[in-house]
Amino acid sequence: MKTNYSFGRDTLSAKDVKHSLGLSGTFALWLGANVVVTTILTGMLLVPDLNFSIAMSSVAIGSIIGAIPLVLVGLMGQRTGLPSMVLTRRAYGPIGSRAISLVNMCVLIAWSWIQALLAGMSLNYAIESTTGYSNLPLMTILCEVVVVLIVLRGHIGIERVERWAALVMMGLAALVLYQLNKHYDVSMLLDMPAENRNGITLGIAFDIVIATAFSWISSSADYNRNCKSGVIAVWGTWAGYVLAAIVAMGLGAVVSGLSVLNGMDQTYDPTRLLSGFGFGLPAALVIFFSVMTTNVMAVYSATLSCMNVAPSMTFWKPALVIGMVTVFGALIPGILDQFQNFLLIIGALFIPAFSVMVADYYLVGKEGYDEGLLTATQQQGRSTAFIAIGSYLIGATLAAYWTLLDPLPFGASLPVFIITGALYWLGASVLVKTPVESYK
Ligand SMILES: Nc1ccnc(=O)[nH]1
Repeated sequence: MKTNYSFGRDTLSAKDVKHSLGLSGTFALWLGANVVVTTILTGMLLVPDLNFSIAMSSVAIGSIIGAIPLVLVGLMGQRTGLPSMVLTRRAYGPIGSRAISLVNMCVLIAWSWIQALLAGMSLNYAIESTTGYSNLPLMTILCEVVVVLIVLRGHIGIERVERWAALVMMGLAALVLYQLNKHYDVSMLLDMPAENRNGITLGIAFDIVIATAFSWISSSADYNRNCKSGVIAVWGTWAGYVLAAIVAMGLGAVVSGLSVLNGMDQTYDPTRLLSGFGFGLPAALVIFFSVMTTNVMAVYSATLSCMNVAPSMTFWKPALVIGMVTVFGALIPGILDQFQNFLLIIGALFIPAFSVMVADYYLVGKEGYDEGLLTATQQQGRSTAFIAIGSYLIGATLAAYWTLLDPLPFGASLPVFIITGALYWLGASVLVKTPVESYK
């Protein structure tokens, strides 16, 4: 069959990893990832339910802590050269890993739908305000087609785009903040009273801030396996992620707070809000770029997840099929209304899943984390799959209980992460007697 060389030829194998990402590239990638309209929306949910300074403190503290597991899984990718979903094969075995990969693929596609729709709204606004022409479905499809074209070029294409797009976006975000501050008294936000609108308590706020960081874990090794060194993977990711969370959630919190102070409706469309202040165009562009940089990462990771389920696939085929699904799925009506529930559900699903994986590699042992994972039909290293799946189920149940039935004052994310990891570690240390070959 004819191979088209303009397509990326990314594989799951560590042998094909080129270590193309230096510190600035890694930083730009994670900044570009997390400065995105959905993270801005998360910031909007926090104010006015919480006082502005409390909201921003929970963003900073939650992101600094939440990024730690993200960094740890990214470092596993850098050290092994393997993508995130391949790494799950060690603790969960090949079948458990397939199940996780399918869920991950669906979640990434859902992110992409939500974000493509919001990007479409922004592009539509930008075009309508300059030319008068409006066509939301067309703009949504156009945005996602650009995303798919970038993804088809593989991780090298993504890394190239992220660098300049992250720069443009930060410039535009600074402009939007500058304009906001010029036209409104932003310091009034500090004295604004808290008011319950979205049912957000401090615990829930902390939870969704941490869940946002965790939501990236399932992709972190996919990109960080290309980092030049472990130090770059750790610091580039951590700094880029945390700065992005503060900028994006901060932007959302400011916009939401100002809209309340000025008696406007809170809306899910930040462009509409900002256009109420008279500068929707730069805001629309921030949103547009933010989605481009994030959706390429979501669609690329969904492709690698799919390849982990069916490893014989050539990269461009799942990329194209998933791309088409993300182009048209964005047109499903009503998806935005489910956003807050979606955040809580992925928190409950993913936090215990990756807690097990982090405990397995960093506490139980590095044995089995190698290229053999790609071909082994049985679990490599210790046979821990049943303990992994058991701990996961307990963790997910606790997460659901503490999220839906009996919310904890400090949120479910952290306790679930710690309890699940500890259960797995205990189980694997006590119950599994495989002789330990230390990995050095
Ligand atoms: N984990 C993610 C957070 C926000 N957007 C995404 O596409 N993915």
